[in-house]
Amino acid sequence: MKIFSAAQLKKADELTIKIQGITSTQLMERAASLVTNEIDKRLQNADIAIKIFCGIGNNGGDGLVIARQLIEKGYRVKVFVVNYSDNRSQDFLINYDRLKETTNDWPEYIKDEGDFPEIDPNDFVIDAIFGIGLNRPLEGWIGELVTYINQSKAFILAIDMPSGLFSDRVPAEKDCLISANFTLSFQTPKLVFFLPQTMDYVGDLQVLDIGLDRDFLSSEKTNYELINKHEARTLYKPRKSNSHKGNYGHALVIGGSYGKIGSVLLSTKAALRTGAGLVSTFIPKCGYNILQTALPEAMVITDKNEEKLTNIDHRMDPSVICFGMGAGKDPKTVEAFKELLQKTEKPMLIDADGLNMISENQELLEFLPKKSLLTPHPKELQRLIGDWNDDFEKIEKVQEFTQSHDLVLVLKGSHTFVFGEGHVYINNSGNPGMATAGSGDVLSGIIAGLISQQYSSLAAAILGVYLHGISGDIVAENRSYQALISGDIVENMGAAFQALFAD
Ligand SMILES: NC(=O)C1=CN([C@@H]2O[C@H](COP(=O)(O)OP(=O)(O)OC[C@H]3O[C@@H](n4cnc5c(N)ncnc54)[C@H](O)[C@@H]3O)[C@@H](O)[C@H]2O)[C@@H](O)CC1
Ligand SMILES: [K+]
Repeated sequence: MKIFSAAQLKKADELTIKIQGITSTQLMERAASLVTNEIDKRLQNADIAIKIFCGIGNNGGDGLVIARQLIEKGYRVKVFVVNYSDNRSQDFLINYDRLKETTNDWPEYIKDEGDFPEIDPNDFVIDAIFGIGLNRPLEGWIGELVTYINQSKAFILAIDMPSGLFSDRVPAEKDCLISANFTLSFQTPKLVFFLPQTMDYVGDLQVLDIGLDRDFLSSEKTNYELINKHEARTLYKPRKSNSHKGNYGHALVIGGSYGKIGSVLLSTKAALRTGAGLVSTFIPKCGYNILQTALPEAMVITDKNEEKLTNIDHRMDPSVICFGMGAGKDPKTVEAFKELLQKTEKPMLIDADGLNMISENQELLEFLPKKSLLTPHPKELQRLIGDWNDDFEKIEKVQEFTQSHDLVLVLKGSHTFVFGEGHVYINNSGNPGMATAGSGDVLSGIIAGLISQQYSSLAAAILGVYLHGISGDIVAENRSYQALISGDIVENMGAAFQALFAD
């Protein structure tokens, strides 16, 4: 699903009105009734006090329509107009009059702290104060109102966006914003819903298709895309019945050191479970028995050194090399890595200590084969490209870095971001249980397994990250977040593939 900017959404809005021959008031009615239906579906006519805080722009207009529709359905609704200016939007005014025709319980105006209403923890609060039109921080009593609403402990549903959250920048630490339990957003999600600094304000997210012009939505260019099942499924390559293991490539996993052979084992297993035709490992001698015993499906070649990698003389022609897990950073290993980079032409996947070696020896960057993949977590990224001021600057820096070196970069996090060819793909699968030892090693193996089956680096990264997340979700459902271990993610790869095609 494409992620658009506020300006693009405004454009979509205007175009839709023109092409569909409707008024903006009708579009607002359509959008708001989708919200009303969602609320009605969940509340099931429960006798709950619903308090709707409406701004005076179109987000507030949405709030007024929702109020009218809920009242018509018999709900107990109280509307508060957050009167921060006299500049009311046209659709606000129209819907204000319509609301007054529906109920005798007219909206109350909030003009300063003295007007703040009582909010009970059992109330259902709807935040329709600001949406994508917010262009400066909430100041004075509006900021205090937002803090007051948050402190009420009532359930907060944000319309389109939590008020105070900008669509194109990160708020300052002192800024006030609604911390929603649930956000119902119109047409497309907003980028800030997925950034580590702002995602917590959104709560659970649902995007409502308000029927904006299809042609515009599909032809309008954006650098950001959210990856759900639909997008992942389009990347999947089915297997031909007339095929053999040679059709699915050969992944070579290189890494490990004394005490860290498990990481190579996890990656190797993951590459096999993802469908690589053949998987080999190159490890220090101490890992030989471990690998051969735990995973008879893999071939094992060893370094001359017992405990670390010193000379990676693999003499193979693998489809992809996955390097770095558990490798350590011994100077001899760095030297061996450099030689490996110099003699490898196909894209490589570099993870963990491989990334740290590059960070500490930046000259290695120039030897990286084109379209190679780096899979850092935020700390590893920071060591690689330096610090950033906020998430937007981070995205910009990673874009610059990946484009100047012709790389694909997988930035791991609760929403993993894949950067490649100037685009950013935001993964929407996975769960907090996956923050566990070895989860990254499994991801590397999955991506390598896909590359070996002739997926491009970028497609392998996007699909691999998605499948990894889905597998984790399947485990968490059966085992809880706490009990999830990374080996489980490997074991459930089969179910993850099946889930791609289950409705
Ligand atoms: N596709 C769309 O774009 C649709 C938009 N709709 C609603 O319209 C919203 C956007 O409406 P608006 O553009 O009127 O904007 P908002 O209602 O978000 O904000 C209202 C106005 O407040 C002013 N303002 C911004 N920051 C302020 C601050 N800190 N203090 C005081 N005033 C401030 C701005 O001039 C802004 O235009 C969306 O979020 C959505 O809820 C829906 O009605 C359906 C269709
Ligand atoms: K809002």
